[in-house]
Amino acid sequence: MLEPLLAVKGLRKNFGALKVTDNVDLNVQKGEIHALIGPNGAGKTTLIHQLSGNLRSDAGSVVFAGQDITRLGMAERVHLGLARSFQITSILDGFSVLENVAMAVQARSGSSFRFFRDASREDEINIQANKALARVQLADRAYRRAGSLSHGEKRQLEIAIALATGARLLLLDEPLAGTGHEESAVLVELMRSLRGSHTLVLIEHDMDAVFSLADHVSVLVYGSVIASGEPSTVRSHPDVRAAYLGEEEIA
Ligand SMILES: Nc1ncnc2c1ncn2[C@@H]1O[C@H](COP(=O)(O)OP(=O)(O)OP(=O)(O)O)[C@@H](O)[C@H]1O
Repeated sequence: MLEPLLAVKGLRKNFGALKVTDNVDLNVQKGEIHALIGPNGAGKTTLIHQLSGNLRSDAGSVVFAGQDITRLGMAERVHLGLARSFQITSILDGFSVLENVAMAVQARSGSSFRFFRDASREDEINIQANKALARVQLADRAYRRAGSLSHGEKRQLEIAIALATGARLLLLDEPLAGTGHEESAVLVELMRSLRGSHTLVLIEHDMDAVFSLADHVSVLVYGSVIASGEPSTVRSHPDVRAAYLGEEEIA
């Protein structure tokens, strides 16, 4: 068995007396699409926050690419290549699509926001930003105002921004939420195109998308992983079926 890119052991988060995640073990292999599913309130978003460094864990460890990152904050994790795709609210509507991505490239290169003083630096930043945009099929929107993009395109832009930070592993919290049928198909194709070159961990409620996309599915119920494995095995697991009774269709 290969060393996992992300190895989570015994992770826990309490909110007061409530154990929101409890003793979570998770292994994510390099290049895979790993879906986290579970009923509402199971602790999925909390777990993603613990992985991104947005929330400090009360117990357990997180190892990324062989390095213990449990005590590192979000910026340090991003620097190592573990990034959460930020919600649409972090897109700056008044800036162009290209500028939004260029800012992520610039942040990665470690400089402050002294905008484009050096022309060759500006070229290099824009080359990298355009590459990320091409990767998410938004190259033709580069000079549009980000605020004018459709909802689905904004989701593509979020992914471009995460890629521009140099992320090897992307954490995606419900990337398909609020998208229409066509937008969702574009995003599913985009995620599929990242498989192999990048590693994706996603929370998703759209079970058709999960089972058509994921290489590995982990099921969280009341903060604990009750099943983890290949989609077909997980889908037929009796505990998973029981957990989903009265919830989303998992048939
Ligand atoms: N900051 C907080 N303080 C107190 N309780 C919280 C906090 N954040 C989340 N919770 C509680 O933790 C539980 C798990 O929430 P979380 O959002 O992680 O679940 P989820 O699986 O992502 O749910 P959903 O699928 O509905 O988005 C819920 O009961 C929620 O009310």
